Amino acid sequence: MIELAGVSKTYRRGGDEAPALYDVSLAVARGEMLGVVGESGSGKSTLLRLINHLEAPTAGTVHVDGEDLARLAPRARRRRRRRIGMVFQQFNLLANKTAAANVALPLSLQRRRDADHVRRMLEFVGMADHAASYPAQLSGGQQQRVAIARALSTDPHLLLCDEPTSALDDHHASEVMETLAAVRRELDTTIVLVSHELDVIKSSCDRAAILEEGRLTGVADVVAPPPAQTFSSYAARVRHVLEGGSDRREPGSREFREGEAREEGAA
Ligand SMILES: Nc1ncnc2c1ncn2[C@@H]1O[C@H](COP(=O)(O)OP(=O)(O)OP(=O)(O)O)[C@@H](O)[C@H]1O
Repeated sequence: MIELAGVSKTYRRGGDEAPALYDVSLAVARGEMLGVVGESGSGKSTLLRLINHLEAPTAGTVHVDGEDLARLAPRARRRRRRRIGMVFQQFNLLANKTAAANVALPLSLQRRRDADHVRRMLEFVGMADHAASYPAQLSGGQQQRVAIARALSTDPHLLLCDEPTSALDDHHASEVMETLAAVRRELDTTIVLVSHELDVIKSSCDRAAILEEGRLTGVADVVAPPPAQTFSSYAARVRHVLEGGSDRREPGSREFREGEAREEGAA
């Protein structure tokens, strides 16, 4: 699906050079959800921009579905790029357009109108009831789900997500991750997800590429967390935690939501 071979990227501005990636080789399978983790400045966003060819590699090749976008004519490259959806940290919705109009925007850029499809996409992300709302009337998590519907409107086979949960609190972040997991599961979309938050990667990704100062220093398999323990009483849970057990519940899991609901109910 995606194959990077010996990819390096150096940004050049005037006489200055800023190296961002060195000799990265990585393959992503169709239908996979790959996380990309790394500290600020490690090259994560650059890697995403190389995959949809918003940036050209300085060395090496990037193939998507067997095609090297660098070798395509600009028009063909733009056409291929439309089949790659993008989701950003700050949602990037147009403030003066409703949720439905935002979702319809990529279609209208292709001179297409398909109100049914727009409605289906909003339904898919659980935002059909908010079709007529403006971004300022929605929570951050709701805005991000509209942004996911917008990215899906052109039926992309690949979704690139750049820190999609970083502007959200834990609750909304887990909703967005559940939405992305459903996209992968039900629409069979390959997803590359950049995040510096390991919990986010762990909640849904199959593997994670680790970037450090522009170098790929490892690829980790994500191991599904063990099922959360349930306790017959509050005292049993306290004893478990104080006697060395873990009280972690993974965001996005059923146990996490049930735990939140229990705690809200108890408050
Ligand atoms: N357009 C650009 N021009 C010049 N240098 C750039 C440009 N974009 C990124 N860089 C530099 O390339 C390096 C990698 O940046 P990149 O944005 O890919 O990292 P990142 O891991 O996504 O960081 P962050 O988590 O802070 O977004 C950094 O040193 C950055 O300053």
